[in-house]
Amino acid sequence: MINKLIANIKKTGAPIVVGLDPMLNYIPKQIQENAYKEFGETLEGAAEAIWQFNKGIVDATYDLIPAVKPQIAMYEQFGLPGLAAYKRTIDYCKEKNLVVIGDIKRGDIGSTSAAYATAHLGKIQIGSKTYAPFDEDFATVNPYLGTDGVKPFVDVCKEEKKGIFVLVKTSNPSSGEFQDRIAEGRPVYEWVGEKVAEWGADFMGDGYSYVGAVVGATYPEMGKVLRELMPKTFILVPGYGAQGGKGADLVHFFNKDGLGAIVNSSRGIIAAYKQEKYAEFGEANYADASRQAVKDMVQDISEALENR
Ligand SMILES: O=C(O)c1cc(=O)[nH]c(=O)n1[C@@H]1O[C@H](COP(=O)(O)O)[C@@H](O)[C@H]1O
Repeated sequence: MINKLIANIKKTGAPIVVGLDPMLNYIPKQIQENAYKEFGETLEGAAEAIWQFNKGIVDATYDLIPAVKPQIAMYEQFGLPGLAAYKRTIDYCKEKNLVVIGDIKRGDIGSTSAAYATAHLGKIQIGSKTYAPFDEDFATVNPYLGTDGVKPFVDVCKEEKKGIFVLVKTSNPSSGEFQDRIAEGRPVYEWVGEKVAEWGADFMGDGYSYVGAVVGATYPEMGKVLRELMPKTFILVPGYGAQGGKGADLVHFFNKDGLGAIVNSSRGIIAAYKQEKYAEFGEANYADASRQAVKDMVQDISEALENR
């Protein structure tokens, strides 16, 4: 899957991911009303609305982008119908040849991590039948429990030729509380980054490992250090747009080959029509606003990379 991710990035010239993180307050009234007419003001109605909203965005952007990242919490908040919409979104994006990064941020003791890995990246045997329950291409993994919490994901990835992105330095304001602590002379995120490189060292695709890292756009200096520490690790970079990250902050996340990083924007793309800049599109044309926001994001990053 790292090969497909790289191929899709090269094809589109867009090292970006659209974060499919739907919230009801981003969903145009008309889509909500239609869904509630059919399913009532219920969890099913909300799930239908988020699915229709997602489909509009995917249809308007899939030819410009290599990958999407649905964040499972945004679906889970609508219970089982929400999870069904999550799965429907994954399947639809895969039909459109997009790489799907399931943002699930799991990680537990070994046996439990193995079950999470089966659910999201692997297959489950039931009698004589085999099923791939969620079947994302990549998943995000929380490494706080250490190697035995991460290894089951790596094992399933090796079987299925899939990948993970492990949280190394997160984009949020409090991420330094633990991640920046100095342990034996170095910040904890460096120790984690080094481990990520080690976990992925024997599992390589087109010059990059199947085991990637997550490093927030909001910490560009740390991104620079981590880029050097993990030269063959693909970095998923959230924090662009709504959290303040800009193209100029991102240049050090990329290797000299122009690869090695993929930048996520969720609200900045899917709720673009709510921004002043894209207001002219109006609510009904929310997906066209998202398409324009994708083009603007790609241009911002490309210009920053050209000028570095
Ligand atoms: O793993 C992630 O994707 C992630 C890690 C991180 O450090 N920061 C971060 O914002 N994310 C996710 O990236 C997305 C950011 O959303 P926006 O701020 O709307 O672009 C959300 O789905 C977050 O859960």
